[in-house]
Amino acid sequence: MEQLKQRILTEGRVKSGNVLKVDSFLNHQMDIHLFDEMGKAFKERYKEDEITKIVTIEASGIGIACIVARHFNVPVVFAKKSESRNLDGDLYTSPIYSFTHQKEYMVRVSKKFLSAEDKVLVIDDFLANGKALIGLLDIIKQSGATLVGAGIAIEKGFQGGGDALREQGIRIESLAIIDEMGEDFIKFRD
Ligand SMILES: O=P(O)(O)OC[C@H]1O[C@H](OP(=O)(O)OP(=O)(O)O)[C@H](O)[C@@H]1O
Ligand SMILES: O=c1[nH]c(=O)c2nc[nH]c2[nH]1
Repeated sequence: MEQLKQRILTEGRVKSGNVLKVDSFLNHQMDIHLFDEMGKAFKERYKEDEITKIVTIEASGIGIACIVARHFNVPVVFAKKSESRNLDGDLYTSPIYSFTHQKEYMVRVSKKFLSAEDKVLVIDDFLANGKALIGLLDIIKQSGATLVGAGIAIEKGFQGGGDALREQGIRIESLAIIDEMGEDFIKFRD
């Protein structure tokens, strides 16, 4: 998606540890007009698939998922990273190692909100090593729902998580795939 790539080039900053900082428009301050364009792009790619639910993971996936969901007119369910008195009943759980927090979370989704009747699209802001996506796929599998695929804003292709999952037959649509990046350059996959 050209508009997203331009924003990455003009506002993105490459930090140590393979971190791309895009907090001015993606995951701290959020550009809702850009998110709306992403929603259109994902809808175009998944328009034949009769999605019934969008699944994401807190925190950074939630904003994008909500605006994307407007284009599919379906609810968003997000996997929670912490225990809460507000989270009751039976849960699907899966361990996920967080890329930026550098720790493992047992993430949870209430069984009330995901079932075998659902056709699920996973939405997230980043795909790097694939840990978040693998954990969400595990939860979707536990629920018996059908996984249609994933929609990712920025995939850091050089970390390999996306391609490993594609090799397993998972459909992943990423709007910008970075194959290489350094302090003063970012190279996108064609
Ligand atoms: O493919 P991976 O290596 O799993 O990386 C991708 C994940 O990393 C980020 O979450 P993170 O937990 O780092 O931060 P957040 O709390 O801001 O969502 C991002 O939002 C994705 O969920
Ligand atoms: O802001 C972010 N930058 C990144 O490079 C990244 N990788 C996973 N999750 C990420 N979030």
